[in-house]
Amino acid sequence: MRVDIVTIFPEFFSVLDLSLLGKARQSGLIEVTAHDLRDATHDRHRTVDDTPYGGGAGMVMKPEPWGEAIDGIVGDGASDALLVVPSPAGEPFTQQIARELAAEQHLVFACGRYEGIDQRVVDHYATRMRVRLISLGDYVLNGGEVAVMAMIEAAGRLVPGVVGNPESLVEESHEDGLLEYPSYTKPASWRGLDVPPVLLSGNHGAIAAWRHEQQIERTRRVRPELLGE
Ligand SMILES: COc1cc(COC(=O)c2cn[nH]c2)cc(-c2cccnc2)c1
Repeated sequence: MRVDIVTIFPEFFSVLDLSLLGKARQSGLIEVTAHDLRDATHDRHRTVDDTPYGGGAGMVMKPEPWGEAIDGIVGDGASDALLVVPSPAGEPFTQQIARELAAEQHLVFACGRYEGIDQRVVDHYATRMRVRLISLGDYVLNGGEVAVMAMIEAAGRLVPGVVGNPESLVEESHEDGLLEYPSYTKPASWRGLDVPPVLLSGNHGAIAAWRHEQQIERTRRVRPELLGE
């Protein structure tokens, strides 16, 4: 998988050299490149924003630098890459979308700042490639970088070979549409709190049943809508 990120803060993504994704990058499973949007400007101040037509507070990101930066990544014609724009106006990011992103060969992330990116950037690239506006949650960030980091981690860990033990990807929250069951490890008793006895019983059927019941109970309590309730 190839991942290109366009941002005015490319150094933000140097942290991706660490952690799980660091190994995936070294092994060539995932190739991540951050591009500085200001490299696609040509004025002395390297200007990427301007005042909004129609008035209003804040600034809007100019289309020209985005056009030059994205063309520099996908060329000037049609592309099979997927352009992802983190935005408060996007579809909610879910584990299902993480799985969809993990199946892509080439992802291009556009990190918006200020009040957003001139709409014509999305409109133009929608004629040449698939474009998805994706929201990390119902709140406003100063820029898309934090959202892109989360999306790259959520999708990257699903790319085959990135996580050592694929089994660990199966029993986790949202993988089966439910929240995950509570987990315990040694010691069996800690500050007067004991591990649920069923987990020490060795009865794998009873353990599986208890874990599923815990998933249902926790999902009903915290996220009833996931049960269609
Ligand atoms: C591309 O257009 C954007 C992108 C972002 C950064 O992303 C998020 O905030 C986000 C992504 N998931 N959830 C929130 C922010 C704005 C923005 C800022 C101020 C007022 N209105 C809009 C616009």
